[in-house]
Amino acid sequence: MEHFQQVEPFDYVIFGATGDLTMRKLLPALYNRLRLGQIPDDACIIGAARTELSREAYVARAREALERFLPSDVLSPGLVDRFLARLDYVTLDSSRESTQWDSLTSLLAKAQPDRVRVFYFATAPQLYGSICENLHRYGLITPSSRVVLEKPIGTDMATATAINDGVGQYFPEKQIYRIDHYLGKETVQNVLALRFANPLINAAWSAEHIESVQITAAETVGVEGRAAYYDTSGALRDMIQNHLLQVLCLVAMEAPDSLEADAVRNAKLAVLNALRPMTEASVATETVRAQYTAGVVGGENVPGYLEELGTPSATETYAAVRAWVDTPRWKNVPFYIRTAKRSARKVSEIVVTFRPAATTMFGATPASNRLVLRIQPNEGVELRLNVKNPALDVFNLHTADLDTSIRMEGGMPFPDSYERLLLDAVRGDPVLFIRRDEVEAAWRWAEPILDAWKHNKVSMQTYSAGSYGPDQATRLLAEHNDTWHEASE
Ligand SMILES: NC(=O)C1=CN([C@@H]2O[C@H](COP(=O)(O)OP(=O)(O)OC[C@H]3O[C@@H](n4cnc5c(N)ncnc54)[C@H](OP(=O)(O)O)[C@@H]3O)[C@@H](O)[C@H]2O)C=CC1
Ligand SMILES: O=C1O[C@H](COP(=O)(O)O)[C@@H](O)[C@H](O)[C@H]1O
Repeated sequence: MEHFQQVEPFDYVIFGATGDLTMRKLLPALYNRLRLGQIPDDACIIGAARTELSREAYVARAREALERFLPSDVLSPGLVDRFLARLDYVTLDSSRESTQWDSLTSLLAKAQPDRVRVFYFATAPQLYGSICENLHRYGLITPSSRVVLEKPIGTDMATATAINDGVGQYFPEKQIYRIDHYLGKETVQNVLALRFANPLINAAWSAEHIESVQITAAETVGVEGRAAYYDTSGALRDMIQNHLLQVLCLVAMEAPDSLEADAVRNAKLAVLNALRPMTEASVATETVRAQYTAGVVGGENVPGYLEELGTPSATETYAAVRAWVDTPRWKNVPFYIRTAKRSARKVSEIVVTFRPAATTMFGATPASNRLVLRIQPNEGVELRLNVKNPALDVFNLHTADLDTSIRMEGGMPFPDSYERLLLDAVRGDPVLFIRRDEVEAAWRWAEPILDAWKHNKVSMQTYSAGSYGPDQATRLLAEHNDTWHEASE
């Protein structure tokens, strides 16, 4: 497949190599790219974590992870062995100075000094600074090194600044890749194609024609095994401050001059900087937070968040915000953003509602055109149009949907977003990664919401697991005579 070109040989060092993310996402993603011919045979993947393991024991864990997290039709024994042959493991407390670093140093010393080296931090973000300090101390940072930082980059502006400063002391910004896996999703990138390669859509992409925008990321799962992390985070920090604001940026930004990383990031930053600042008063009218109670999801009874946790908690599992982008293009257009755990359906989508036709010729006002960009599942684009109702002699309108699936060649499922991003770091292409100023601008906007919530300026609502969310979220749109688009509509 010519679009999956092989990357140059590399060493990928994954800190946090025994963790959930590495096993569930990173190793399967790298395997898939080897399977597609993108990973050269002399590439090395080195796992690092504190757990004492021999190389063989780590390889056995990795094999188990591939078998568990990949569909059997992509696993062939020959390819799995070829992938596992690329793996190595070092036992290392990466936050401390010790002779344990010698093993990593000697594995890396086997390669040419100018070979691409990627350090992937799949550990708690509090460790990022000390890992960098040690990489520097042991002379492991080369000019062709990159560091990939997992989210969350902090829990507020102060902690984000501390993390960015800690890493920035040892790596220049151009070597830092802050990952946001939503940007690795094909259909999120498609926002750019749809907007800027289709004059028909581009011409209508402003307040003159658009009434509102909705961005939803809803999940049927609860907090799974991640309650310890999630309860310190909540829906706003976990999904909105990063993934959904990034999606909003792509929807709202002005056309970048090119697809070069800084052109795209500057255009996104301009949107983040144009978000109307939240105040204590506006948080009260523009946001909703809620926790799920027991309910039924996919036919199964599931407990409520507090029961799952076993302790009281003021952490939201649902958040909805009405945001405003104060630029001429988006004057008075509400952007509704929402995310939920234990929702009725798993769906991520962007819904653009256009202003209705200003005509009286059909009697009633025609329905608004609506463009739905389905990010997942069932990736595609749907456009609601008004057409004549053929069943009637009189000229009545009804709506019809143009619905296009976006598929890979041969109907293959889309690659997991980590696949593309992991190799973009090897290629040295940061366009789908977040720049420091974007992270900070996103925190600047999100922090007043978190503060007001912390001080109970907005009461915590509840919603039953398996529902679409709390009534207050419905009211947020009803104030503007709007309704949430539910995927089944
Ligand atoms: N899991 C997920 O789906 C997602 C995770 N993330 C982020 O990725 C990061 C990792 O998450 P996750 O895998 O779930 O977490 P886990 O707790 O499952 O894994 C943490 C990993 O870090 C290692 N570790 C901890 N301390 C040290 C240390 N001092 N030196 C070296 N290794 C260490 C642990 O191994 P050991 O104990 O052997 O040292 C383990 O391999 C977090 O920042 C998380 O927020 C982001 C998006 C999704
Ligand atoms: O980053 C995160 O994303 C997932 C949802 O990702 P998706 O690709 O399945 O939409 C979410 O479950 C998790 O809580 C969050 O940390």
